[in-house]
Amino acid sequence: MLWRKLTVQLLNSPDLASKMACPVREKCISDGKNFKIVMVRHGESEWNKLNLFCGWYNAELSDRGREEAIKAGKALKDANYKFDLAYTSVLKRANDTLSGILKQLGQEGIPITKTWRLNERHYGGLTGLNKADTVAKYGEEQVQIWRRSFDVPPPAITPENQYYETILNDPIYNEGPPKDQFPMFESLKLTIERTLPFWNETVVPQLKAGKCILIAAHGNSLRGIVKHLDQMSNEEIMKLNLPTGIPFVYTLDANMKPVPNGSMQFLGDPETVRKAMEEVANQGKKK
Ligand SMILES: O=C(O)[C@@H](COP(=O)(O)O)OP(=O)(O)O
Repeated sequence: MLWRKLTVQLLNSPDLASKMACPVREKCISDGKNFKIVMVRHGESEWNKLNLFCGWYNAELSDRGREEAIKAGKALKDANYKFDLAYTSVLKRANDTLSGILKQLGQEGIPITKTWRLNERHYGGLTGLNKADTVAKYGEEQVQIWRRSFDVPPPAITPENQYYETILNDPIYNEGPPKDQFPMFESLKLTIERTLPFWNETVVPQLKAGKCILIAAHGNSLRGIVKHLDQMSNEEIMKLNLPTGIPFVYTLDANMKPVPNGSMQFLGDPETVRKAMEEVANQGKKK
């Protein structure tokens, strides 16, 4: 479908970017036929700033990340969004982005559900490594496969990794996943396998009940949801890099499929969105 192609071609085409990234100036309300949902990748984290593979490590937002959250909140306020509830991962960078946005909106009191199912994909043995150094060691092609392929996982994290114990014993994982199912690595496919049940069993019923929902999550957990919604192929999803801190809106029909032009409408100016996507793609290139 054309709109699906537009999504994956966006990076290389400022014209397409301007079509897709037009600001949405309407309230997030269900008209009984269509349903809107807003999603946002967290603002820049300290580890994004240092260009480190982060995954399930609980990195803080950087100053720029906090500013991105404020800007996202202002954009949603300008567009008159009033949320009923929000979902986020158990990771601080997504939680703090959500808080920053809701503060700007004056909507801090809405119910917030945190779940590990919206976490970033587990980057396994790459956790803590510098992305550009990893390119220098293994080559751009291999790093691109680890970062963007659908079903090739990174190597497993082992006790030798300095973040192994910190992640495994982090109290944020007390509520799940169970220790015997705790991931040691995740491909995008594996990430989707634990994110989609949450989408289908928790998010979709609330959407259908007419709730206005905000999800603050991560580059790859959101890529999984986008792949599902836009029915993107395993090849198409490889080209999608989500920018930090720029909210995007989906307008879905009764079957939870995007209506025409209802796919990934960014609340940001097209050139900023294009540059921010390019910046993420470039993290996997040589220094
Ligand atoms: O884990 C990480 O390093 C980044 C994504 O990295 P890439 O897949 O873009 O390399 O996750 P996020 O910052 O969204 O939590």
